[in-house]
Amino acid sequence: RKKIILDCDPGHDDAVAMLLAHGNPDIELLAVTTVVGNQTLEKVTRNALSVATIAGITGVPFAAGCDRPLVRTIETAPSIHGDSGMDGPEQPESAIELDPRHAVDLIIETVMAHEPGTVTLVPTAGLTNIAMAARKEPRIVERVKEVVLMGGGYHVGNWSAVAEFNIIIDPEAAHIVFNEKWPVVMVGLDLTHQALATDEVVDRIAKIGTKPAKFVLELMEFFKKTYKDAQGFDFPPVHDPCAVAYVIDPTVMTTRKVPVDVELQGKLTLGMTVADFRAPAPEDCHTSVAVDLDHKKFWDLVTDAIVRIGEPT
Ligand SMILES: Nc1ccc([C@@H]2N[C@H](CO)[C@@H](O)[C@H]2O)cc1
Ligand SMILES: [Ca+2]
Repeated sequence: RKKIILDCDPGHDDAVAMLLAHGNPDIELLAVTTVVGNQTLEKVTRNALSVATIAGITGVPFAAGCDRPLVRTIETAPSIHGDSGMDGPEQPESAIELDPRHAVDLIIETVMAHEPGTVTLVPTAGLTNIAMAARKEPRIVERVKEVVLMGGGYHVGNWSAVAEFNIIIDPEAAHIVFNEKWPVVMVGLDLTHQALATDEVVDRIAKIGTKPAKFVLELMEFFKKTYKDAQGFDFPPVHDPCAVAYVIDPTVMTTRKVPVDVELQGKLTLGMTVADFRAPAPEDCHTSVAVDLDHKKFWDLVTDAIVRIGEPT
């Protein structure tokens, strides 16, 4: 099984990423950590525990992390995720206790406790926790198998003309993560805008008929409305589970090895993930970007995971 740490900011699509990681038999979810992003740390952490309750995730440590970016001020996304950060479904009270450790310490301790090259970091939010972990314990950089992150875009932006939300809310953290020497797979908007929750997909989820499936339907209903109002999409792109899907089965998408770096100076380009496709990637290039999604294979993974979760409560 593939061991992962999911660092997230639930978030409608983060919630689906959690369900996919929990429901898929090839994934061992070692820890879930939260970070400020779609909403405040307190809200996204509450949301993560709600999802754990609905999905019946037990025996997995959940820890809260940084409540603001490294340098800049907090910017949340209520226009897409609502005031709670996961508007739409009723939110169950959660009985799950948070791990007392800071997320950065849980990430470090988890990576250092497992064999080198066996733990994959899957950030689906701003990269503040990941950057802090690499600075606090530099040994995790060579020990982590790879960082498979939802964020960025080599030709697409959504929070500015050229920058994606997870990167631009903490560009300094992103710069750190992309410049450490661990392998980074950037599952950016170029890819995730293909992961549309179409009517056909929603119908498939509806047919599952369980409470977790109903929860996902209510998430998608809200996400569809805000994505239409805020970005003019007919169907919402479910970004975050794409990163988990890649860890499960890398053939679910194509990737290209290419140097990527994060813009920190630009007035118009702050937070842009700049991919240099001009020449063949150098041998020691440690970054790659996701290009084409196998839509059917992806949604098969997601619906299969929801089916496997069954009716935990
Ligand atoms: N408009 C918008 C803003 C933020 C997000 C969140 N950030 C990433 C996509 O930009 C995902 O992780 C998602 O949770 C999605 C849409
Ligand atoms: Ca997210």
